[in-house]
Amino acid sequence: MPEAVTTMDGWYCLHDFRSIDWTAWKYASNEDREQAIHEFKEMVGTWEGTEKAKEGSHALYTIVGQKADFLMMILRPTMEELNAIETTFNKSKLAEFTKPAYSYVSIVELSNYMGNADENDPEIQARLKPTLPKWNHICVYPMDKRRQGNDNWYVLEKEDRAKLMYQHGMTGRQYAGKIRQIITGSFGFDDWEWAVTLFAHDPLQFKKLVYEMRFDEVTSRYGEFGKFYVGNILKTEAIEEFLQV
Ligand code: VOV
Repeated sequence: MPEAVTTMDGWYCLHDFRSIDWTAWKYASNEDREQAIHEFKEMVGTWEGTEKAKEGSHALYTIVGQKADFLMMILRPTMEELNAIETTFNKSKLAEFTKPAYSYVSIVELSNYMGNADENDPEIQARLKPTLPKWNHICVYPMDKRRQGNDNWYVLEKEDRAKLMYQHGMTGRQYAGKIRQIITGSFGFDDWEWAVTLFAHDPLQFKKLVYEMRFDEVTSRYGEFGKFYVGNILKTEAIEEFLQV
């Protein structure tokens, strides 16, 4: 029987996508809008404090296209904290003007195909509990490894999977400095097996990387994908402008 690879798991992750009800927002009183913006900025301020203390991290992006208007990506040591954050948002004034668009629950994961990684290594710890880069663009999508007929990832021997993952890593390495990837595992947590979160300075690099990886066997034979979300960074100081009507 093929052997499962051991994983190292870090911070829990919530991708929380929301759409804004712009009509209701436009009809709201100035007072309500100001309160909503003030509360939201305060909430983001508390996240910034958590990030500074290295007790979590977050990313705030506006989403391009109709799938959502913005994304709050949150990393925290526990599932309870993720839940508390979404509930705080749900109770806030701004939430009265938003609708849930999509969410994804997962955990930062490194798979140990070489079998020699030391989880206590500070470098590994930094990857498991990362401060998310504040790069200009984000791309998020869920994925599975296929389990169909002759293309079943889960019947491959570990050493064969390791070879395919090595090839995958080599393709990815060509994008060093251009793309940062955070892989989060979601077996038992959500509808797909992983979420892929990519950060880039230039969004064209997402297209180039995702296209190039389609030719790696691990993707061409075994990759199955959900919906893609792409967006632009929403800096705290730009929140007001984004919500200006
Ligand atoms: C910058 C790009 C980049 C780089 C350098 C990179 C490297 C690596 C390495 C070295 C490893 C293995 C060890 C680990 O770290 O887990 C992985 C692991 C993984 N990857 Fe990856 N990946 C990238 C990028 C990258 C992308 C764009 C995708 C989506 C696939 C695509 O076709 O759209 C992806 C997927 C994954 C997944 C789902 C896993 C876990 C697989 C498992 O079975 O456990 N990944 N990945």
